[in-house]
Amino acid sequence: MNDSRENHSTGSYVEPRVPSITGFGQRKINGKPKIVLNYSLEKCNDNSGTPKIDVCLRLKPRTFSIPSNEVDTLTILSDNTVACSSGNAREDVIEYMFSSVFGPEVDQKKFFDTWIYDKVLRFLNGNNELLFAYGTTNAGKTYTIHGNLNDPGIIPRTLLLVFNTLNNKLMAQCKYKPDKVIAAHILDENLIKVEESFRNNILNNWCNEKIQEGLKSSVSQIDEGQTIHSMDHLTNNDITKMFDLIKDVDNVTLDHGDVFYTVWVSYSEIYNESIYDLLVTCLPKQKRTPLKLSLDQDKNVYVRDLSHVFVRSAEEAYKVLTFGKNNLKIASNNLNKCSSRSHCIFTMKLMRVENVENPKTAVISSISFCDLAGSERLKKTLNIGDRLVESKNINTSLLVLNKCFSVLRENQKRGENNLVPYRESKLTQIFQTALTGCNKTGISMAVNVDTSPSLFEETKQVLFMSAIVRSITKSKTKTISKPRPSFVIWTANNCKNIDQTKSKLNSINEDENLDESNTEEEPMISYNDFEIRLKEEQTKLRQHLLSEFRVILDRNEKFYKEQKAASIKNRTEIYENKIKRLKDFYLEEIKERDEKLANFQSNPVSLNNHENDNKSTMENYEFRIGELEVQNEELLAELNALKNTQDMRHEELNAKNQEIDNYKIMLKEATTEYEQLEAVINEKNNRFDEIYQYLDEKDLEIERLTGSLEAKDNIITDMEQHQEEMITEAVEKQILKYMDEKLNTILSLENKIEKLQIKNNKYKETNSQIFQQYSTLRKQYLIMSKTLDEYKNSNEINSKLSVIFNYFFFIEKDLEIAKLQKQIEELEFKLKEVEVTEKKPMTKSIGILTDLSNIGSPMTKSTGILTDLSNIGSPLRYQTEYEEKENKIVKSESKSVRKCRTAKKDKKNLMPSYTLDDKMLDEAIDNIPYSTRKRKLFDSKSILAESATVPSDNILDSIPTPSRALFQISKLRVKK
Ligand SMILES: Nc1ncnc2c1ncn2[C@@H]1O[C@H](COP(=O)(O)OP(=O)(O)OP(=O)(O)O)[C@@H](O)[C@H]1O
Repeated sequence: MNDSRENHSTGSYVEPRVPSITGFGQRKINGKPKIVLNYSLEKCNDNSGTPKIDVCLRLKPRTFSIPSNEVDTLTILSDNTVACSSGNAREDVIEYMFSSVFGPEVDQKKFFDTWIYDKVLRFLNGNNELLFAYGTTNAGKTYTIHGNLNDPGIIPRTLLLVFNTLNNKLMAQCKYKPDKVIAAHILDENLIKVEESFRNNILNNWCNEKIQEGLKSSVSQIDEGQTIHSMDHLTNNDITKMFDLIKDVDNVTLDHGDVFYTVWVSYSEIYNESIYDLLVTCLPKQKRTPLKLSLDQDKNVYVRDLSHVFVRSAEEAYKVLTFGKNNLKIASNNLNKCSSRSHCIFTMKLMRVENVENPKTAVISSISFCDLAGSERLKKTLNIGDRLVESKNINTSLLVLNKCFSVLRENQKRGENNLVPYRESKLTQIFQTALTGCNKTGISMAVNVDTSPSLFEETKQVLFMSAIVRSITKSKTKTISKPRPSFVIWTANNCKNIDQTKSKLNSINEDENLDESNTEEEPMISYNDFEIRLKEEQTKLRQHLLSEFRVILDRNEKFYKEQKAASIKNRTEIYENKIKRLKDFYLEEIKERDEKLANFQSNPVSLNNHENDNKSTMENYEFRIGELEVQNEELLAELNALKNTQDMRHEELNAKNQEIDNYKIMLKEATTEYEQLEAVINEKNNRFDEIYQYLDEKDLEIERLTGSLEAKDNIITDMEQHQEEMITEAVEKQILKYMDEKLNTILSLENKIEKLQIKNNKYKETNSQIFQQYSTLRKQYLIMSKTLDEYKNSNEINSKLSVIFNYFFFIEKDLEIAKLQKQIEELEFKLKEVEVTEKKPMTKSIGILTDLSNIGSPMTKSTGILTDLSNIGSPLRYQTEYEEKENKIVKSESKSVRKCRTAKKDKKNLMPSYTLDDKMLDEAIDNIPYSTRKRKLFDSKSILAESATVPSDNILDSIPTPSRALFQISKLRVKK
C-alpha cells in the first residue's frame, strides 16, 4: 500500500528524495489529517513472527532543541506506538510501532532497567548481545550509550552490573584470553606479563594524565550534564562518584558451578570506512593503522589484531573506555557541538572457565555497544572539507546498513535468497555474523529521535528504517549450517601474539597488508587437519567473494538502471505537470482579463465608474505578474539546479557503469577460478554433510543411550525398594522366629519347673517318710530305754542279763542307725546331685531369661512372659525353700545322729579294753546250755526286743564289759 508514496518520502544521500516541488501538486488542500500508513503494524501482522531485532524508540527532551512555540513531530500513542506528523494539517500522519517507546521524561536508570537489564543477564549467561544506538545527528545516541556524570548511560550501568555479579568469581590473573570469535589462548608467564604491562600502560596513562591535568576537570568546570566524551575531563573521583550514583543496581547470582571468569574489553571505531583500534595510541602526526577484517574457521567475522584489555573492575573497564575516547573522532557541526564522526564499538568479552587449573572447556560471550554516527543532512550540518567527507562516509555506511535490513526483509517477505550487501561497508561487514544470526547474537536497536520539526524529514526516514528493521522476524526454518557449540577452542600461543602486543605497547603501527583469508592460527584441539581446512576455507572464501561480486554487480546494475528510468520518468512527469499547471494558470488569467476587457468595451459608463478600480486592479495584476515571473524564474532556476543534479547523477551513473564494467571483467576471471574450485567445494560440502550426518547419528545414539540409562536407573531404584522391603520382611521373620524359639524355651522351662516341683514334692515326701521312720526309731529307742530302766529297777540279775541283751540290742540298733545314716547320706548325696543337675539348667534358663530381657521393643511380648514367669515363683525359690527345709531336717537329724555317734564314741571310749570279738562272743554263747532261759534269750532276739527297754546314757556307764558279763555268767553257771 502506498509504496510510491513511501518511496518518495525515503530520500537519502544516494537515493535522493523527490524535490519539494513534487509535493506541490500532490498536496491535499482540504480535509483532515489521514493515517495513510501503519507500516510496522501492518508488516508485523503480515509476518506474524517474533521480531528478530528488538527495536525501541527514545525521544530526546524538547527543551534541548525545540523552541516552545513549535509542535513536536512525534506523539506517543501508547507504550509502543508513536504517530509522526510534520505538524502541518495537510500532511499525512504515520504510525510506527516499536517494542517499547521511551518518552523524553524517561531517565537513564529507567531506560537501563526496562530495556537493557535482561540483555546483560543473557550476556552473563553466555549469550552474545549487540546493541546499536541509531538516529539522526544530535538525537541522543551517545547520551544513551555513555550518558553523563549525573546520569550515566548504559555502558557504565552494564559494567557495574557485570562486575557486581561476578564479584568473587573473577580471576586475579589474565591467564586466559579470548581470541577471534570463539577461540581462546592460555597465556604463559611471558604473555601474562605483556598483557599486564599493556593494561597498566593504559591505566597508568590515565592516571598520569590526571596528574598532568592537575585535576583539570574541576578547573575546566565541565558541564556535568554534558555527554562524556573523553578522559580529559574526568578524574578518579568523578568516576567513583558516578559509580556511587548507580550502585543500587539489582545484582544477580549466577549458578554456573565451580567456574571462574575473566573480562576483557576492546574499543574500536569505523572512521571513513576504516577500522581503528582506539586503545592504541599513536605518536603525534603518525598515521593510524587501519585494522583488517578476518574470518575465523566458522566464517565468523572479527577484527584482526584488535586489542583486548584485561579488566578487574567496573572502574578499570570504564577508565579503559575513556582512554579510548581520547582517540575517538569527534567534531563540532551546526547541530551538535560534540558530534561523533565515526561509528564506535565498545565490546566486553566474558570468558567462563571451568576447572581453572587445567581447563578443558570455556564459554565466551560478548556484549557490544555500537554508537552509530548520526545520519546527516549536509544542508543542515553545513559541513565542508573533512567534515563533508566524514558525512558522506557516515551516510554511505548507514545507507548500506539500511539496504542490508531492507534486503533481509524482502528476502523474508518474498521467500527469496538475494545476497545481503554486508560487504559494501565496514559497519555491516563487522556485524555480518550477528546480522546473519550465525552465532545466535541478540540484536537490539535503540532509535533516538529529536522531535524538532526542523528535523522532521530525517526523523521520518529514521522511523521508516526502524519499521523495516522491526519487521524482520526470526526465521522459523532450520538453518543449513549447524551452529558451533558455545565452547571455545583453545589455540596455541605463538610469538605472533607477543609481537603484536609488544608492538601495541610501543605504539609502533605497521601496515600489515595481509590477505583476509590468510589469517588463521593453528588451533590445538579438534583441528589437527587445520592446513587442509585452511585451503578449503580459502577456496570457500573465494567462492563466496565471487558470488557476492556477481550478485552485487547485477543488483547495482539493475538498481541504477531502475533508478535512472524512474528518475527520468518522474522528472518528465513533474515538469510536464508543472508546465501544464503554469499554462493553465496563465490561460485562466488571460481569459479573466479578456473577459474584463470585453465587459469594459461593452459598458463604457462602468469604465468611467470603475476607471480608478481598474487602475488599481491593473496595478495588482502587474504586481502579480511580476511575482509570477519571479516565481517562474525561481522555478526555472530550481529546474536548472535539478537538471544539474540530474547531470551529476548521470555522471555518477556513468562512473558506476564504468565500475560495473571493471567488475564484470574481474568477474569473468573469477568465474573461471570459481568453476575449478566448485568441484573441490562440492566434495568438501559432501564431507561436511557426512560429518554432520555422523554427528546427528551420534546425537541420536546418545539420546537413545540416555533413555536406556534412565530406564535402567528406574529399574535399579525399583529393585532397591524391593530389596529394602525384603530385608524388612526377613528381619521381622527372624525376630518372630527368635521370639517363637524363646517362647518354646520358656515353655520347656515351665515344663521343667513343673517337673522339678513334682520331684521336689517327691523328695519332700521321701524326707517326711525318713523323718517318720526316724521318729518311730526314736520312739522305739525311748521305749527301749524305759524298759531297760524298769528291768534295772526290778531285778538286778535280770537287769544285768538285760544289759547283756541290751548290749547286743544296741549293737543291732547301732547297725540299724548306721544303715539309716547311710540312707540319709545317700539321700543327701542324691539331693546334692539333684541340686547340681537341676542347677545347671536353672542357670542356663536364667541366662536365656536375661538375654530375652535384653532384647528390644519387639520383645514386649516376652517381657510380658517374663513378668508372668517372675510371678510364677522361680524354680530357684522352690529350690531354696526345699534346701532350707532339708537343712532343717538334716540339722535335726544330725542332732540325733550326732547324739548316737557321740554315744557310740563314748561307748567305744568306755570299753576299749573289753572289746569282744564275734568269735569270743559266739564261744561264750555256745557255752550257755541250750536248755537254759538265757540261751533262749540269745536265740530269740525278737522276744528280747519286745521285752527290752532302751538303757539310758548314764546306765550304759555301769554296763559291764562283755568279758565281765561272760565271767559273771560263768560264775552264775558254776553256782547253779
Ligand atoms: N534523553 C536526553 N536527556 C538529556 N539530554 C539529552 C538526551 N538526549 C540527548 N541529550 C543531549 O543532547 C545533546 C546531543 O546528544 P548526543 O551527543 O548524544 O547526540 P548524538 O545522537 O550522539 O549526536 P551525533 O550523532 O552527532 O554524535 C547532548 O548534549 C546530550 O546531553
